[in-house]
Amino acid sequence: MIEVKHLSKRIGDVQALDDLSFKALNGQITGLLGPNGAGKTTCLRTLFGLLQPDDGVAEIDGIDVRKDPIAAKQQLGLFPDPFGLYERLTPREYISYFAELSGLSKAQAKDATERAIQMLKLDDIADRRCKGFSQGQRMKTALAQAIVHQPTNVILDEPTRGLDVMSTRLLRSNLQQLKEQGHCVLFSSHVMQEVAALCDQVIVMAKGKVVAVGSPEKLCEMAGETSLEEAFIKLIGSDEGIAA
Ligand SMILES: Nc1ncnc2c1ncn2[C@@H]1O[C@H](COP(=O)(O)OP(=O)(O)OP(=O)(O)O)[C@@H](O)[C@H]1O
Repeated sequence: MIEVKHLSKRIGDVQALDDLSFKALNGQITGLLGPNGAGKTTCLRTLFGLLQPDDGVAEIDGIDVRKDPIAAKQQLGLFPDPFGLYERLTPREYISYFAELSGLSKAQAKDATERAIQMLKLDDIADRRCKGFSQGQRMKTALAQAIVHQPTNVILDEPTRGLDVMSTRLLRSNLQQLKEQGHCVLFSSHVMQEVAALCDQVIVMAKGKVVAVGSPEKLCEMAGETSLEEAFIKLIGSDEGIAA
């Protein structure tokens, strides 16, 4: 489970997070939905311990990220930009490298890597260098790296950005699989269709604050609209920075 409580973060002149609180539960896909500049990336970076909040607490399975970053990160997988893989490594080398970075021994990392390769059906490309990989192959390698240490929680910042339709579909089905296995999946997006298709719970954010929380259906009901896009615009009071 991921929980943020009263998070605030000022960056320069901007109040990027403003008393932000929400929970993302295990066995659910939670979407952080907000227009450009809403604070989604800042929130996810804070959860991963890459940014220190000015105020408030970020917890992974009840562990305060600021107080015990190593223990928190052991229960957290971060989906990296699939376009930034190390080209000279094979997926097996790449995944195993991150498994060891997460604290596993060499032998444990080897087993964990094999398990991730099986889960994401990477066998046929596991020993080829990443250079020249298709988008789908990159995406699967990146996701395998995020889950190799079997974290309860996985966070993804705009995971489908730049992916083609096939890779996007593949990623969606992988996220569904993680949910079915009981993981807590939290991802940021401003793509309405994606959020409507995937999420059990949507946290609508604007200007660093939570504006509304609920299932896509519930948000439509709250706003008195039939489409999530219309509901979202009504809830945040603007249509700036939204993708359909
Ligand atoms: N390093 C930085 N320097 C200056 N301002 C920043 C920095 N990082 C974030 N901000 C500001 O903080 C606010 C929140 O940014 P953030 O990237 O978290 O939004 P976002 O919801 O992820 O947006 P997007 O959908 O466009 O990626 C924005 O106004 C942004 O300009």
